[in-house]
Amino acid sequence: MKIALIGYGKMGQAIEKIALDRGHEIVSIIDVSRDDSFDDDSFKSADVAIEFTRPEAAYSNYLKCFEANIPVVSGTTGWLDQLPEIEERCKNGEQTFFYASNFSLGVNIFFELNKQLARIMNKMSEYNVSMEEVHHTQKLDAPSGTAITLAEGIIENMDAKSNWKLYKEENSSDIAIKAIREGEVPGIHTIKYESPVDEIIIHHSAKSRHGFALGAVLAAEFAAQNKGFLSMNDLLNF
Ligand SMILES: NC(=O)C1=CN([C@@H]2O[C@H](COP(=O)(O)OP(=O)(O)OC[C@H]3O[C@@H](n4cnc5c(N)ncnc54)[C@H](OP(=O)(O)O)[C@@H]3O)[C@@H](O)[C@H]2O)C=CC1
Ligand SMILES: O=C(O)C1=N[C@H](C(=O)O)C[C@H](O)C1
Repeated sequence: MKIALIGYGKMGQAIEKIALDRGHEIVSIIDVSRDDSFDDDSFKSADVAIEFTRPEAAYSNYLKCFEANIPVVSGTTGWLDQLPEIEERCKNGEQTFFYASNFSLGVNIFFELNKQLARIMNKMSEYNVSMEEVHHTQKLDAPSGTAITLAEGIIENMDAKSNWKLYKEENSSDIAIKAIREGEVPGIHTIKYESPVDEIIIHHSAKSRHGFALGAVLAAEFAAQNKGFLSMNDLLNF
């Protein structure tokens, strides 16, 4: 499969290694620090583009892929205000777009566990739910895309919760998400239910970026064969 990489930072480089190991070809690398462009024939020859850049760059990159009719796998977080427009462009399989706030298999299992726990806790009014995410200091967005997906999973399943917010103070009816930036942490997400007598905690910690990058390449293989707006639920059949 011919892959175009858009963004050649920490994730772009991790994805390149795994894609090559799986027998794919990288035909174009578009990044601030490189000369390849969306106008090149090499970019237009790609079967799929994988985009990991920064929140404010992502949407216009997706449109450039759509102009060339190239399916996009998107890992960039922090741009979701524009998601409805992308979904619209994918109606009737006109364009193909695969988005995940987190491509790792472990986190996607954790997403399901989170929803199941929220369903159980729905009737347990003595417990208050809160969340913490920890990432490396270069991360631009807060809270993480993964934390937002986790909060949405709780909101879907708990009648008492309808919003999330970045943690500032205790005693809010919203789900408070504390975002911590330290060192080189690849990504840690923790959900805590606390009552006056105990705590229930579920926790996912990534040991490296390998799981995110492998999931993105698997998603690219899937997006090259399927049409429309795609997600990890389509890939994993959860
Ligand atoms: N969904 C998932 O599983 C995961 C998502 N992410 C998300 O992916 C994104 C990228 O993460 P990461 O690789 O760690 O970030 P990095 O900063 O390491 O890499 C991003 C790269 O994109 C480049 N870039 C910036 N603007 C553009 C543009 N307009 N076109 C092309 N390239 C551009 C940057 O250049 P420069 O440095 O010069 O700006 C940089 O080289 C983040 O939003 C992060 O949250 C990360 C891990 C997993
Ligand atoms: O920026 C990162 O590094 C990560 N971003 C994603 C997010 O915002 O959830 C996924 C992962 O946690 C790493």
